[in-house]
Formats: sequence, structure tokens, C-alpha cells
Amino acid sequence: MSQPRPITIFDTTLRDGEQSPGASMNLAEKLEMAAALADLRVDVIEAGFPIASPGDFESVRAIADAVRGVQVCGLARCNDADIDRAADALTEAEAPRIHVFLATSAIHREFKLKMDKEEIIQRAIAGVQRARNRCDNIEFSPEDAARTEPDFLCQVVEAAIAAGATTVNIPDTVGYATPTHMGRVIKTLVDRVPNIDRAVISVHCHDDLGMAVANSLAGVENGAGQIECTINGIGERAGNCSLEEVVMALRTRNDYYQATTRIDATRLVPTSRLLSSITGMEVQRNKAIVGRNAFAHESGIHQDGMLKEPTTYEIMRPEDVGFTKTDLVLGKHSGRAALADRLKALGHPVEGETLNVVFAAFKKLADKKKEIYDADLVALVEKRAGVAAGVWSLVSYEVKTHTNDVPSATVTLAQGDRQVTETFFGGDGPLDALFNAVQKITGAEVAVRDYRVHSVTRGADAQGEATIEGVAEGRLYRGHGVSTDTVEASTLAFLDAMNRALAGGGPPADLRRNAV
Ligand SMILES: CC(=O)SCCNC(=O)CCNC(=O)[C@H](O)C(C)(C)COP(=O)(O)OP(=O)(O)OC[C@H]1O[C@@H](n2cnc3c(N)ncnc32)[C@H](O)[C@@H]1OP(=O)(O)O
Ligand SMILES: CC(C)C(=O)C(=O)O
Repeated sequence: MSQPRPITIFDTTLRDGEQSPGASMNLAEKLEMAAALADLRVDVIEAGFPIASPGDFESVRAIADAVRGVQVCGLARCNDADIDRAADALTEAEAPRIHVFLATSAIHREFKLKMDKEEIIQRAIAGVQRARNRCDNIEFSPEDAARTEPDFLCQVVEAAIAAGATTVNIPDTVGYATPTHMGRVIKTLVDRVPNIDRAVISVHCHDDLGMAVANSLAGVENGAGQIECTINGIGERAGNCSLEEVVMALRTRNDYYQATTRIDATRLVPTSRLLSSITGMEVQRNKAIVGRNAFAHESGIHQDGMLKEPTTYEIMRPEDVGFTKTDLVLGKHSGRAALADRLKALGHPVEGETLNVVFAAFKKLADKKKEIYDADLVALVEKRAGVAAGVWSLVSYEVKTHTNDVPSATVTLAQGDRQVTETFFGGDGPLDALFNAVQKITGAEVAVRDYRVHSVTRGADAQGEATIEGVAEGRLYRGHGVSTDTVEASTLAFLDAMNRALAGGGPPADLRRNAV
């Protein structure tokens, strides 16, 4: 078998990625991202467009100064001022690259640049030559190449290489290409440009039709040796080819592409998370490779297969891209195999009839809650174990509050087969009324010392988690409860603390840290 072909990964998160509305980064953030990209082992970092602003110039210069072991690139239009500014920003770079671009499609020539074909060729040659006088490593991009007449594109590319371009980058600037189209453009250049062997062919695909990764791979299949891409696929409009997706496609389907990159794939998830934390642009849960659901399985049949042999449902290992492990999410589609496996991991092995009973309770809960937490599972098992031990569980509650009236709460609790209902009028508010109703039933008193609620998930159906620290007979008991309804979460937390208080044995209330 032949050796895999090395593919250069050109990361443009800090340039095209930053053109994404809302993705602007300051100098410190760009330096942090650049260091992460170097750790990820990208080959080239396009650090910015130095003429764009003094800040962009400073960022490119600072990254060129600081980052080692990777080429640092600055973008320039085909004019003297842009090229000189880029070259100035890169003077301290260990391996500088100047990226000169000029649009070539009929639409851009006529309406934007107002240049004819001959002027375009002359400007491209002049630009590449000027850049080449300052740097040996020159990339030239015929912007909107995918919509450029093939004959003219071949002429421009040939002229740019003759003028000294060492990489010719073929952009699908507006994300118009399809894989067949992009593959054909690259093949045309390979077949028809006489000096094409003197430069690396690159692809730069946008995602307007959702095909940036597929188009980049089609470029590789037809001879491209460099892919331009961004972390999380951020970039102008719908974004660019996503680095993590294209790298893992090459790696996972190496049998087909027979191409390799230097990327340390275990850095993909941390780098993706870093970018999201810097820009505030979170990736969607189902985003390939780095999304929270990328290695999560909720369906019982899939989870059963995963537990028997992970390759039944996973084509990559989560740890290969930087996740710690596969996530078997327990929800309403899960089966006994996954539930038993998780409970065992949580230190509560159950089987046989007990598993059936816990499973039935789990399905009921899963119909009410979108996500089931480990704490919920433990509660289910403990609840079952606790029935005999006299633990109280919440059956239902009703609470009433009015602006000018005292609150009231009616609570029904179960202890084994026995159910008790009590109503309490008064209190400092609805929660106080609920807690008092619970106390009326259990006959014990727990004074709430600390109470907190925080959201454990996001969105309209966010789960609230309530924690309570209560004191009973000078001893401290902590309880917690989770629900989409914060009143229910708070009642569950109080009841949890109450059950612990009834069991006794809490630490002295003044030793906060040792609460049970
Ligand atoms: C496909 C891409 O992603 S290309 C990169 C896009 N990124 C950006 O534009 C971000 C940074 N841009 C900027 O900060 C500003 O646009 C600047 C500083 C570069 C230029 O600002 P201005 O001088 O005010 O020009 P403006 O942006 O309004 O218009 C662009 C000009 O560049 C010209 N131009 C566009 N591309 C090129 C090119 N490759 N080579 C030479 N000239 C070009 C346009 O024809 C237009 O010229 P005109 O004013 O004579 O009509
Ligand atoms: C500058 C070029 C490569 C570009 O960003 C594009 O065409 O999308």
C-alpha cells in the first residue's frame, strides 16, 4: 500500500473565522487561540488581515513574535500598501507566509473590481512579485474561483505560479460549489496548468449550502494538498470548512483518501471549547466531532450494542478527539442494559426483579424529565431501598399564594404503602408553607440554614437544582433535588434533608464541611 499523502492544514479561525459576526477577538484572546492552534499542530495559522486595522496588525505581529513551530500568515489584497503591511507584521515570524488575493470571477471583475481579464492577470502577477520580494512563502488566491470561467482560472493560476506563488488556493468564496463541481475545478487545474507541480494546490470552501467539508474532501481527492478551515467551522456567513470534521474525515476514511495530517486530534474538543468560551458562540449539540451529542447515545438498542461492542455504533473513539468517554445518556428511549450498567458504575448494582422495578420507575421519570442525572438514578434506587427503611417520598403538592393573603400548601407524602396529606396555612412564602406542610407530616423539624437554586441545564426546559442545608437537633443535614420546576426541586431538596435528619447521625451543625 502506498504511503498516505500529507495534507497541509491551514487554519484561518483568526482571519476568516473572525469575519463571523460576533466572533471578534482581542489581542490576548487571539494569542491564546494561536497557542492552542500550535498545540493542535496545524501547519499554518492565518493570523489576520494586517491592513484592516491597527489592532489586526498588532495581533498578527504578536502571534508572529510568539508562536513557534508553525507558519504564520497575513492576508493582503493585491495592492502595495496591503502587501507591505502584511510583510511588516510578519518580520519576526519563524516561518512567515503572505497570502495575496484577487477576485477572478466575471461578477467580481465587472461589479466589484471593475477590471478586465488582462488587468486581473497583471495585478495578480504584480502582487505576487511584490510579496515574493519580502518573503519566500507566498500564497495566491483567485477569489471566487469556483465561479470563474475554467480557462481564465487556469491562466491566472499559471501566471501566479510563474510570478512566484508557492501555494495556489482555490476558494469557493460564496459556498456555491458541490463536491462534483469542486473536484472538477481542481482536476482541471491539475490537468491543464503546465507549471502546477511547482505549487501546492489548496482549497478554501464556504458552507452556504452545507457542503464545505465535502467540497474540501473532493478537492483532496482530485489533487489538493492543503485545506483551509476553521475551528467549529466559524467564518463569513454560514462559515468555513470545519477543521475538526475534515481532519477526522481524512483520518477515519484513510482507507479511501489515503491522506494524513499532523493534527493532534485529542486537542480538537479542548480547542473547540476554548474558541466557544472566547467568542461566546457555542456549537450546536449535534455538531459532528465536537458537539455534546457527538458521542452520546440515548436509545436502548444503541446503548445495548455499545455496551457489547462500541464499534457497533461508533466510527471514532471519543477519546481520540479529546472527549473523556462515550456518553450513554439515560432518557426515555433507554433500556435495561444501559440503566443497569450506569447503576453499577454508581455503586448500586441491581438485577432481576429489582432492576425491573427500578426500570419501571425510571421510565416514568424519563417521561417527565428530558435528562436523567446520576443523582436521579441513585435517588430511584435509594427510594426503593428506603421504602422499607421508612423514607418519605413526594407524591404531590399544591401551593397557593396571593398578593394580600397568606400562602398555603398541601403536600402528600408516601412512606411505603402509606400516604399522608397535610395542609399548612401561613409562612414566609410558598416554599416556607411547603416545608411546613412536610414537617407536619413527618413530625420532625428541620430549620433551613442555607438554600440555593441553580440551573443545571440551559433553555426553556432548564433543570433547576436546589440544595438545602438544614439543622435538626444541633446536627447538619444537606439535601438536594432536581426538577424542571424549581418549586418541586426545592421541596425535594427539603424532603431529602428531612429524610437524612430522620435517620440521624449528622455532624455537629458548626462543622459545615462535614455535612452528610
Ligand atoms: C473573501 C474574503 O474573505 S476577503 C477578506 C474580507 N475581509 C475583510 O474585508 C475584513 C477587513 N476589511 C477591512 O477592514 C476593510 O474592508 C479594508 C480596510 C480592507 C478596506 O477598507 P476601505 O479602504 O474602506 O475599502 P472598502 O472595504 O469599502 O472596499 C474595498 C475596496 O478594496 C477593493 N478590493 C477588494 N478586493 C481587492 C483585492 N483583492 N485587491 C485589490 N483591491 C481589492 C475593492 O474593489 C474596493 O475598492 P474601491 O474602494 O476602489 O471600490
Ligand atoms: C481571501 C479568500 C481566500 C477568502 O477568504 C475567500 O475567498 O473566501
